[in-house]
Amino acid sequence: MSDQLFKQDELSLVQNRLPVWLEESKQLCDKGKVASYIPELAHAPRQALGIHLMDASGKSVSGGDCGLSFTMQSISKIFTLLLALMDNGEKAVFDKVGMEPTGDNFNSMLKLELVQPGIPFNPLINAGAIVISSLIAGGSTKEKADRTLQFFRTLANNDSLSVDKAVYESEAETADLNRSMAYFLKDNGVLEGDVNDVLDVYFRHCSIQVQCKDLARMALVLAFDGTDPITGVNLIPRRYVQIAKTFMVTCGMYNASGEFAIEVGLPAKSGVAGGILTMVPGRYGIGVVGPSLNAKGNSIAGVHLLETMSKEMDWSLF
Ligand SMILES: NC(=O)CC[C@H](N)C(=O)O
Repeated sequence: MSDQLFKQDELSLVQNRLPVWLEESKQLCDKGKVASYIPELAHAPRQALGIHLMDASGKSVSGGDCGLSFTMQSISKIFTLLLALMDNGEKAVFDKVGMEPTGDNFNSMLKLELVQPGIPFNPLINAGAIVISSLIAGGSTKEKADRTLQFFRTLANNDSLSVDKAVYESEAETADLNRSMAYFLKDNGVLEGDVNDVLDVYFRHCSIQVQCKDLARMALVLAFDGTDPITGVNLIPRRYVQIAKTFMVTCGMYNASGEFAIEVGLPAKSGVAGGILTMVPGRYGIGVVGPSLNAKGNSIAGVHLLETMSKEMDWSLF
């Protein structure tokens, strides 16, 4: 059997099994909670669960509430990291953020004062991602935010991606903890520039609205080492994608990354709006949404769905 035929068969198998997997995983929605610390996120449908999976030829399988629009939140941190690496190179970026998991919550600032140097542990916790936002090139806040949005549009191959204004405003109004972290980092000499301008870039990229198919296409580029396999265009240097995927394995699911690596075994990044971006390297890009979250802030049904799929399809990298 040719490799091509094998992959096609696998997608058909996923398509056939998907309704059962979705039904089983959806049972968990009741056990979780929709994020409400950003008030606008509290309106998301708690029972929703959707997925879109795309292969290198653009062939897709999708199901459930895959048509739901939601904001990327922390998933965006992967792509701002990539943009900052492309703008500044590795050395300048890793002078200001570390490479290690924290074991703490995504919005914790505990270790900022406890360890020296006082740089954030990694670019996927809020403190690290805010520093990354300060490293995005551009002559003004608007230019930095526009460049970020344009980069996301190119990766998703979707020019209509935009910032959800209601979520952006809601986050900006209630971000006392993120603001306090940013001021602390500024005082430490880690964050340069105007704190409010940097936070504006950060709130905007967290509030970029997507659907599962957009996450799947963005993930596909990472699954193929920075080249969009559908257009053949190289969008990100391979080395930077390697860095991003490693962070996804070690810190992408916050302080549940170890368990996710054992149970699912794929690089992934989640967000508090309930999205999960993941991939089967060299094969598929995957976007999932399920706004009901577990205690660690990951989509409760989304994680269960990915566990089931990865185990049944034998996708773990390990
Ligand atoms: N975990 C998340 O998705 C957090 C992102 C959110 N915008 C915040 O700063 O709190």
